[in-house]
Amino acid sequence: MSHNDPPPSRRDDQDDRRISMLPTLRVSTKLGQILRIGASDGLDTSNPAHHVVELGETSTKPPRRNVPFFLSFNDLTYSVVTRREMNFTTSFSRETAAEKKLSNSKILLNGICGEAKDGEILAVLGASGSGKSTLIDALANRIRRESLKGTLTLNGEPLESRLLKAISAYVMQDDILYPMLTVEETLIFSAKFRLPRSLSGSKKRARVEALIDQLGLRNAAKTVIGDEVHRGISGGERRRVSIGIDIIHDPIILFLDEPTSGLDSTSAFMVVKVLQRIAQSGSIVIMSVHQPSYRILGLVDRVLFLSKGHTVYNGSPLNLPLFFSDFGHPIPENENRTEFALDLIRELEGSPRGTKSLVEFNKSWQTTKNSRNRSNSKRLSLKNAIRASISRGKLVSGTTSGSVAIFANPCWIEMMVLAERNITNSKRMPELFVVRFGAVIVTGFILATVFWKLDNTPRGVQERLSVLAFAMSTTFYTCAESLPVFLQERSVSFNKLASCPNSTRACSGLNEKAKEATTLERQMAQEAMEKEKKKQLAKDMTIFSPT
Ligand SMILES: Nc1ncnc2c1ncn2[C@@H]1O[C@H](COP(=O)(O)OP(=O)(O)OP(=O)(O)O)[C@@H](O)[C@H]1O
Repeated sequence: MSHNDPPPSRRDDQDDRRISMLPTLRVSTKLGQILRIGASDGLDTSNPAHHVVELGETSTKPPRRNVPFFLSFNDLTYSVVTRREMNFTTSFSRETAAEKKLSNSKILLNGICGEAKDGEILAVLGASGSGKSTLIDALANRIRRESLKGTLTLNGEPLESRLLKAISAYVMQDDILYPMLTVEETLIFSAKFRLPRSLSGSKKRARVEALIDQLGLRNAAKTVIGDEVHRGISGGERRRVSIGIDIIHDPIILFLDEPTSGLDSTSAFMVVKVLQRIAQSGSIVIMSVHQPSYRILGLVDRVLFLSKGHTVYNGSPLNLPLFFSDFGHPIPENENRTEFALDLIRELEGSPRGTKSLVEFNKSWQTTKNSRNRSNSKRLSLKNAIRASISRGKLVSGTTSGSVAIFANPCWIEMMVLAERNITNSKRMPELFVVRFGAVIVTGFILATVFWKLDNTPRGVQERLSVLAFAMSTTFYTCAESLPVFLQERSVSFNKLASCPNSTRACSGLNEKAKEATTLERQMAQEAMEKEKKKQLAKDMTIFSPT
């Protein structure tokens, strides 16, 4: 802690005490032991990094190891073409297509550089609209690569999108959870769905138990998730369950978009504490965060401040006082560093020159600092680093022979797991089940009366076709509601399999499909939104149309 940090408040003390009161977490079964992957490669598995670190104050930090992963991104630039309003002048202007495209494009990320190591948390900070989510999406390969310029390397080697998908996980801001399932059941269903069936049930269970400990959810393991009507786990625990679902396969890189949003300071702190633990188990954690408290800042190893798509600071949070004092705006004593930085950035954004001076200063400051700190440490090649990581229990997979299936599980197993999850949830909400069942019976009854006693004339045949079309469309729209969940699960399940450092043909097929699934998911969401808009418009027209 630097002299610029305010002393911890009484509330912070209480928070710390609460955290120290959490049950002592036992060291979980090592996944390397469970899976025994990599042992055959002759890799050293004697000191696996995958273990649980206690949350309490008494916990000791795990010993620092060699750093096998080093993610670096350089000069990331991303722009989108925005639609211009059509009017008389724009329609008849003599601009060429290229000029029009240029004038319509909006730069969301402008030459962003940064790095992240395993065992560390990189936090992307900035005001609303500064480009945090866009950067996380760009790093996580969630935006089209063609429109993204710059380089993304892992251990100095270009990170192909298919490999990135295989070794990473992305935790979205919103929690989509089944309210009537317990925390343990939620994670078990996730394990059944996302881990290959070659892993036995007991190994999947062991993974879930390890995860519950790692997430600090032991006390809430048997509690239902809950919703507005049913009391369940707290908001912070919910967020940790969401994280758990996405890291069931223990990814090497974890991306999170605002994991602390909407949480009180204690819950937010505990979520980040869990992320620190995940990082210490050998992952790179990259998250966006609005305005972290100084205690959260203490858990973060690197920060990247953005302003309107530009980098205004990139480095250790400990260097913030030096950076701002070199810039001519020293951080006053007892002031929160991030708050000061964000306020100054906001102030500069409002000035006529904007943040240009700060952006330029950061570039020169980084150059001087990097030339001073440049280390010549030797890194493992990407292939060996991934192998070593798997041997320590990362990327949970049943793959031992190096061959990769397209999905973790065949479609019918996925359907069965999803159906079982749905039935378990519905059984605990009988009222919802009865209402849905009643709706189906009523629809069926109406259909039956409309198409009652059809004869064998051409008209009867036509009406039979109508019944079929009507029934099909009703079934489709009823099921379409569940499609986003299914697609989300399925697209993530693509990522779980490819613990293959070798770029095999199977691997490439797998990841192409994963890409398609993400695109499809987006398209579906867009289509659903458009449909909703059209419906609303039609409704409005009905209301306002003269009768
Ligand atoms: N497809 C798009 N077309 C046009 N503008 C976009 C598009 N996507 C994002 N933007 C704009 O880019 C800017 C950055 O958006 P982004 O969501 O990354 O910000 P953010 O820092 O994550 O904000 P918040 O903290 O509010 O989530 C915003 O001004 C947003 O309106």
